[in-house]
Amino acid sequence: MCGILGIVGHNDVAAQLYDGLTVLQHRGEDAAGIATANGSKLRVHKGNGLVSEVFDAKAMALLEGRVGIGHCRYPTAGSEGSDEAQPFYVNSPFGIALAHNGNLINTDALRREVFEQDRRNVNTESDSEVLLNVFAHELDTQKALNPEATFRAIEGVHKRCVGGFAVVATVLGLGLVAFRDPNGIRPLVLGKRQGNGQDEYAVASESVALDLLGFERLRDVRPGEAIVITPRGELFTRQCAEPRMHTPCIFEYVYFARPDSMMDEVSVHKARMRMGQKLGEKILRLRPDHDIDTVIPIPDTSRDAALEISNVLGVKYREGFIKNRYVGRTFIMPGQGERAKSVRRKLNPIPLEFRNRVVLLVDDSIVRGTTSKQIVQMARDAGARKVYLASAAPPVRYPNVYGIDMPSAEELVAHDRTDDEVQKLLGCDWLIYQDLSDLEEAVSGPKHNIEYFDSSCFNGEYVTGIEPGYFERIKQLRSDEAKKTRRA
Ligand SMILES: O=P(O)(O)OC[C@H]1O[C@H](OP(=O)(O)OP(=O)(O)O)[C@H](O)[C@@H]1O
Ligand SMILES: NC(=O)CC[C@H](N)C(=O)O
Ligand SMILES: [Mg+2]
Repeated sequence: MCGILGIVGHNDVAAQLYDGLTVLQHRGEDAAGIATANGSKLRVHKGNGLVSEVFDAKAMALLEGRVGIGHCRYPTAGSEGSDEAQPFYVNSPFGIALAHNGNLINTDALRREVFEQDRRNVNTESDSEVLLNVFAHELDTQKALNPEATFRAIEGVHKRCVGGFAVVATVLGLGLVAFRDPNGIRPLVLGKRQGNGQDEYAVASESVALDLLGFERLRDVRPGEAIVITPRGELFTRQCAEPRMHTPCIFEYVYFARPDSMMDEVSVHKARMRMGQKLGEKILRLRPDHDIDTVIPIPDTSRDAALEISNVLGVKYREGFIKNRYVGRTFIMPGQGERAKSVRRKLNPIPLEFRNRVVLLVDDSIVRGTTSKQIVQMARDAGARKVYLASAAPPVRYPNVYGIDMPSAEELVAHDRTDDEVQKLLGCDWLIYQDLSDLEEAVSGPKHNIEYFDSSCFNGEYVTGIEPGYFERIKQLRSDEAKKTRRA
């Protein structure tokens, strides 16, 4: 679930892109990059690591220009190598750099098409490089370089690319370009501010980046909409794909996004609180005479939900696990070995919050079960009398193909298992999951801001349709086993 950011300012934007990427860091910790456009020069600096590791003063000084884009990566296609860090660059037509959050599901066919029909070379296994080459080809077929021609090119991209995608690009001689997939699966938000008497704009995966940089959040980019912003601060927008059902990814609200972001007019923080309320009510319905002494969150993401569960149950909320802030998010790490080791390094119990108590541990989601299995054991070792586990999301049973790296159903602890079987596997005394209808209501909120969701990892329904054999193929390419073999 990468983070993307694009800015058009009245002076150099690299430092602001850097700052913005630091608050999108939770969306991808594997690689980072920035591209800036300055007159006839497009400069790109990228590499593996956190934003703070990839850039030094020398690299920043070279990133001149008032138009720029940034990216932090969590791979869902290709490898974790530095050659697949983003933004990607092509020199023709004009010089384009592009950064992408999401995942294309027709990459193989597109790759062939790009080579055979468009006569373009894609040098990596990245779907994003394929997407860039499709855009470049479509722009090349236009007679002029202006917003109108760019929108026609993006119409062409929508006709060819299938999947989840939010994109920022900079085209030399044009400015900043941004667009979102026709179902609005991946998020993208637009902001504006004044700088030196000029309108300045930014587009970002999450509104928290706009807040930090002093941009006012104008609105979300609409599904299928495209935006062009010239270096002078002129904004052009156009619907470039047939309207389809708007189905934002529900997992953004469960886990990916920061709680201080607004996405598609929904506060992530409030959505998580409502998840907690609903789950608390379900616990009371199923066990009105429960014996829970304490509610304990599994930090970080489950805190909002856990606090509300404790309020609904009328039971104490306690921080029982201390998180080592120098260890990254485990779920977005590329390999299972690394993920498993990191949980213990990351979380350590405070024994007095467990000794002789019946504890309800709360997590936002249980995906591979890596975290919860170890946490349950840690709670027992710390002296808990009974360990219950609540998940603010329903069982994750199906692969995600739109930008979350869950390619193989067999790796999901709840795939093909009953709740009882999962409970046994995780070793807890009671396991309780949120119902999907409750989760969807919790995110949609009292104003019903979102009607439909991409909830595919919970219900196996894929809004774009999936070609036969696709799941088998991504499993072969991207399962933990396949990644291990590739690295060896
Ligand atoms: O069942 P699993 O495969 O372990 O995946 C789910 C866990 O991973 C995530 O935590 P993560 O450590 O990535 O980030 P967080 O600190 O934001 O909670 C998520 O919040 C769950 O705790
Ligand atoms: N998580 C993402 O958005 C990934 C973007 C792209 N598919 C990549 O692997 O680089
Ligand atoms: Mg977590």
